[in-house]
Amino acid sequence: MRTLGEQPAVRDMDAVRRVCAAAGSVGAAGSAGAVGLPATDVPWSEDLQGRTVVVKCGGSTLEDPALRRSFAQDVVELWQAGLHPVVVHGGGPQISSMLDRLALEVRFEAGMRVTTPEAMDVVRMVLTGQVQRDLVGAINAHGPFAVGMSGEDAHTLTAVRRPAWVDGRPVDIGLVGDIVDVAPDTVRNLLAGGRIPVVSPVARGADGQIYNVNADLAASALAVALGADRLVMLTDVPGLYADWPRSTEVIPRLTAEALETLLPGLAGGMLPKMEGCLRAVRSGVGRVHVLDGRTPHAVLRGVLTEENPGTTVLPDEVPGITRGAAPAVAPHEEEAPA
Ligand SMILES: Nc1ncnc2c1ncn2[C@@H]1O[C@H](COP(=O)(O)OP(=O)(O)O)[C@@H](O)[C@H]1O
Ligand SMILES: CC(=O)N[C@@H](CCC(=O)OP(=O)(O)O)C(=O)O
Repeated sequence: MRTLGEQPAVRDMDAVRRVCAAAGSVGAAGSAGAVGLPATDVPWSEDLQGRTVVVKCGGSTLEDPALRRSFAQDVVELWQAGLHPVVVHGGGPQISSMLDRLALEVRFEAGMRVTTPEAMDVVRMVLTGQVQRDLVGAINAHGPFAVGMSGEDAHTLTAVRRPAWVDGRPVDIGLVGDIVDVAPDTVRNLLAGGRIPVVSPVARGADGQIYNVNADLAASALAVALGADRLVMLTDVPGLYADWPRSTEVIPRLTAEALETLLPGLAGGMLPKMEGCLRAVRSGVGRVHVLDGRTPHAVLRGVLTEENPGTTVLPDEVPGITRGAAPAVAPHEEEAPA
């Protein structure tokens, strides 16, 4: 068993086997995720040893206590298998419900919350004081692993005010920021100390303001700055629908160039999410998995099996993938969007 203070790259074969079994037990069809497969036969388990994986979990997943527990367990399993998980959490539904209770307006433009100064107080309170605390508690039910922090801490995330782009025009959405600088040392130090950082998507501005940052974009910027191997985006749908809301076909795999073509046609929360995916693979992250957070143990299946559920976004230059190719695997039918 890996213990706190050990070098994170230390390989723990028992932990790797447990991860294989857990991934297999939730229905992994890929060869690597099969139950009982000796870890020595699992090439990816070695490839990912010591690698950084940024996992973004949306507020919709974290609202459900059972899914929150399953997510927390997956993150600890990744850690025990020798990976370096970094968690960035959302909290959109939780913020909206608190705004409702306070009779403050809930409004989004192009997937971004219109954030007045009063709403910003609520965003900060709910993200760092409620959602982050609950998640840290769920992870620490397994041991003293998680340390919560805000993007404001130690200048980790610095943002500038950004508008939303609606029909090609900028629309002022208040105290919403786009990240322009990441200082990853605090996160790196926590990883080096054997901890699991849990980061809230709140950023400071060089102008002295505090900004509300979309959690997908925060995760993407952090993944790039950390030189992460993988970025995982957990959401409340099975993946990127090819023609939402008309169709329920999920695109299993696409390149950055193909995604860039699709991006202007996307709407709602999927727009910043896929913008974050594109930025990540264009800036050195090896691949991004967009996964259904409603599926128990989605993270283990996505990262540690070759099953590739959901949508995988790859850089343009990947051996075996044609540059700008249409989805490399035929889309598959999923249940209708809610
Ligand atoms: N092309 C698309 N494919 C899938 N979902 C889409 C698409 N376009 C818009 N959406 C919407 O985006 C939502 C996911 O984004 P969001 O609500 O921000 O999730 P999360 O809180 O998990 O980050 C889906 O529930 C769906 O309603
Ligand atoms: C600017 C902006 O929209 N910020 C988001 C931050 C939380 C978030 O992104 O949460 P999910 O991942 O659960 O959607 C918000 O206020 O809802």
